[in-house]
Amino acid sequence: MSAKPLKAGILGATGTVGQRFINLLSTNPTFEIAVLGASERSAGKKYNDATNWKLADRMPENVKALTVCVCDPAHFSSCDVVFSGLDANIAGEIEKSFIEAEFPVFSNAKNFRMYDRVPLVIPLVNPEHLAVVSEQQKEFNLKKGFIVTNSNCAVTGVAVALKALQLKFGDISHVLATTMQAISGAGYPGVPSLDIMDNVVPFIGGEEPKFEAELMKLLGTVNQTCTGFDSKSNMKVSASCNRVPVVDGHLASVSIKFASANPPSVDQVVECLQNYKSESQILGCYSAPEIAIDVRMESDRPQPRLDRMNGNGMSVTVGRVRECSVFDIKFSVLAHNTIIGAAGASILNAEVAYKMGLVFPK
Ligand SMILES: NC(=O)C1=CN([C@@H]2O[C@H](COP(=O)(O)OP(=O)(O)OC[C@H]3O[C@@H](n4cnc5c(N)ncnc54)[C@H](OP(=O)(O)O)[C@@H]3O)[C@@H](O)[C@H]2O)C=CC1
Ligand SMILES: N[C@@H](CC(=O)OP(=O)(O)O)C(=O)O
Repeated sequence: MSAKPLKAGILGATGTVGQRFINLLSTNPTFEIAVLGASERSAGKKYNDATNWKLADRMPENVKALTVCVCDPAHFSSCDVVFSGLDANIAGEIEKSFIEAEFPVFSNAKNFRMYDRVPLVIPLVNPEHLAVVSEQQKEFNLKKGFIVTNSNCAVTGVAVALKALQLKFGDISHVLATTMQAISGAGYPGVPSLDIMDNVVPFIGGEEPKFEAELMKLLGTVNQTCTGFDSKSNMKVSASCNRVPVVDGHLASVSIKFASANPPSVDQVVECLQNYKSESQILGCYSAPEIAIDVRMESDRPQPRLDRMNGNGMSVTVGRVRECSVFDIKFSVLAHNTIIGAAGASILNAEVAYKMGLVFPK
């Protein structure tokens, strides 16, 4: 690692994910916050005045006086890397302009996730997919620029648990997942209080198809020519996504069937999840949690309020592992939607990319 941190720009710095980026990057030794971008509504204001800061930790002193700029690459020329927490309605065009201007972009937005040459990476699941970055650069004639996306936040915890099981016990043929998703997943101000208080909303627009398609890509492999990905398209996935009155932390109730005729026992599944280590942990990246999957044996865990900050929000928590009378195994899994489900995943992806030599100082 170089002595000097890489200069980081943040697109969508004022939003829910943007605030997490600021919070996490302010103590990260690999990156130094250099430029903050948001909409024209915020541009020209000091970050402190432009932002409705919603995190329990205080706004870091060193960003308060930074002037927010519009998301034009010209303002980010000092940056070695750009993180995006942009609203998906405008992320596509803006992120494209940054890639074309030769910035490495690590994005949370959905726009490019399913593109052939774009790695969709959860750092606790498939950092090896970053190998396709060079093919992306070749195709678009880029030297330093590229885009890596992280996944939909509801699928994150499920993908981590299933990757561990797939590595050890082979393919999973069927997945049924019912999510209970936090309000912060919808950004700020998000779901009106009169809709979500004393209530559960059994619909999140566009969420279920994203969950299903992204899980297949995440659990897939880089193809033989290293030009794209072989998705697990034979895996049958059905997601039911619900909004619940929780501030942070997406919980999912998951039932799975293995392709093998000899599926593992509950004890074997627990042991496998407990021992799982991802490449980002083995590489010793700063933001990688010590434990990828914390398996709780109590009958009533995981719970969002108690377990979402596990591993500083970078670990996922699994509990209630038991036999399923329809498929093989069922369990609950929790992941912090704005940390390992969003900003934390992007940052750890960038740390892995840095170790791989894909990101470097100017
Ligand atoms: N919240 C979550 O748990 C997760 C979110 N995501 C994805 O991350 C992205 C950000 O989500 P979230 O932080 O929740 O959203 P927010 O609505 O809280 O924040 C959106 C950000 O985009 C900026 N923005 C809006 N319009 C423009 C524009 N025209 N030009 C430049 N910037 C603009 C806003 O700036 P301004 O303040 O100036 O309006 C703000 O900084 C989305 O794509 C979302 O789908 C992914 C995983 C999880
Ligand atoms: N839709 C998710 C958060 C999100 O923004 O997901 P995506 O980036 O896949 O649109 C939620 O509401 O909890």
